[in-house]
Amino acid sequence: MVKGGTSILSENIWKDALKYFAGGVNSPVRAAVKPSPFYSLSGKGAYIYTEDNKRYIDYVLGYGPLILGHENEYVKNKVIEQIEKGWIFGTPSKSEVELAKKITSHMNSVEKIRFVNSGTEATMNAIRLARGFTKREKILKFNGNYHGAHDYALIDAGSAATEFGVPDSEGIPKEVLNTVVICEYNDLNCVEKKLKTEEIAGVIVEPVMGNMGVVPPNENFLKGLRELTRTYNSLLIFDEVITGFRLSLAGAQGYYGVSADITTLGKIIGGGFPIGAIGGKREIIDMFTPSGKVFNAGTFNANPVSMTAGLATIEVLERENVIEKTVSVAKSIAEELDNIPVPHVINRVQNMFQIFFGVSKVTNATEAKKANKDQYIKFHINMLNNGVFIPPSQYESIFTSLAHYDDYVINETIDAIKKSRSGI
Ligand SMILES: Cc1ncc(COP(=O)(O)O)c(C=O)c1O
Ligand SMILES: NCC(=O)CCC(=O)O
Repeated sequence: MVKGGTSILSENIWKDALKYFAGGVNSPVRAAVKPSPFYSLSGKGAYIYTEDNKRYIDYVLGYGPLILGHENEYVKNKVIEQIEKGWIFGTPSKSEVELAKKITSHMNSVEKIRFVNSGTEATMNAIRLARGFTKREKILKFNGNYHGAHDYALIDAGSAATEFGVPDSEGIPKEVLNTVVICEYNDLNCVEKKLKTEEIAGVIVEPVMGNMGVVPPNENFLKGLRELTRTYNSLLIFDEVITGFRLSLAGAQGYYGVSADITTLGKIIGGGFPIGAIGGKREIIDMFTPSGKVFNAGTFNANPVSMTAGLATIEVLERENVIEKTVSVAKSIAEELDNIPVPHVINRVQNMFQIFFGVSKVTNATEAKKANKDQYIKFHINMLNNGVFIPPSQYESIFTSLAHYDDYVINETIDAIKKSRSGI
């Protein structure tokens, strides 16, 4: 097994992939790995192993779900047990009730849930629900917030939408664009003005921005959103697809002490299998079909494998002080990054963080875009060459997992950072 370096076999697969997939991939951020993506073969703990027999310490972690690291034994065994019994029934299964009980026990504002298959579906349905509930049409979102890949979210979106220079996607009807109102993150004045002058069904927000790098909310931002949405009878939607069960067991809401009307979840609650969820107050979630008239359905909704993996993951989070451990790793790594002798700023909230070169503060998407992306990419490549996989894009977050809570992994990472800082 070799640490980092070039990847001949992956390069051959990549040549084939370019023939079959737009840009060679099935989700754009994967094409951002330079000079070309490596092809993963397996994962164990903090490590990814590639088709080329290379090993990387993984700080991408499937873009968030793997808070326990790769192939956690407990989760794996529960999933195998489930698979031996079957994996889709087209009927309810007990696992969905167990996962719902678990999530609602941790998140006060979530009394009822609808399970779907991705964060994208979660926010799409949350928006539909807010419109159905308030009988209003407009949605307020923030510049650089990413809520997945559907029409109502791809306006001034972060993540790959910014990385590839298309924060407004082509193919979205004007009528849809006109229903989305944009403010800069952390700008409560803008939110108040829009809520006052437009009939807004809901304000959707990443409570910590994780899709423009990491951008924390200012001290009063989330509380301010809570108050303003109440005043103007609009719903507050927290998109906790990244932050749910990451910042705390009660998500960003627990961490900041602000509760939402609707919460979207994904990533961690599926333990690495496809999932999304819309949660909220009973009277809001009850508007979904069949008890209400806001339509949602799905062949794979609440599929037992994702339910089982999610439940097992949350059990480990509860039992093993996982969040505390991931935060302690994140602190050590962020401190070492801070020693890089090139002007930069590091934004970190708990176990998610990112470095921005060439700027002294990043409090919103406009400031994030001023960071020196070229320096970030050089750093990313240097890190890969030294055996560490951090996000290939400035506009993603570095994550830590339970498996990184290991002196050997931490020291190896620190060593890689030291070797990677020249030439950026
Ligand atoms: C905050 C947020 N919301 C929604 C999504 C979309 O989730 P998915 O990729 O599962 O559709 C993401 C994905 O990264 C996200 O970070
Ligand atoms: N922050 C954006 C994502 O996590 C998306 C991952 C993907 O589309 O592969």
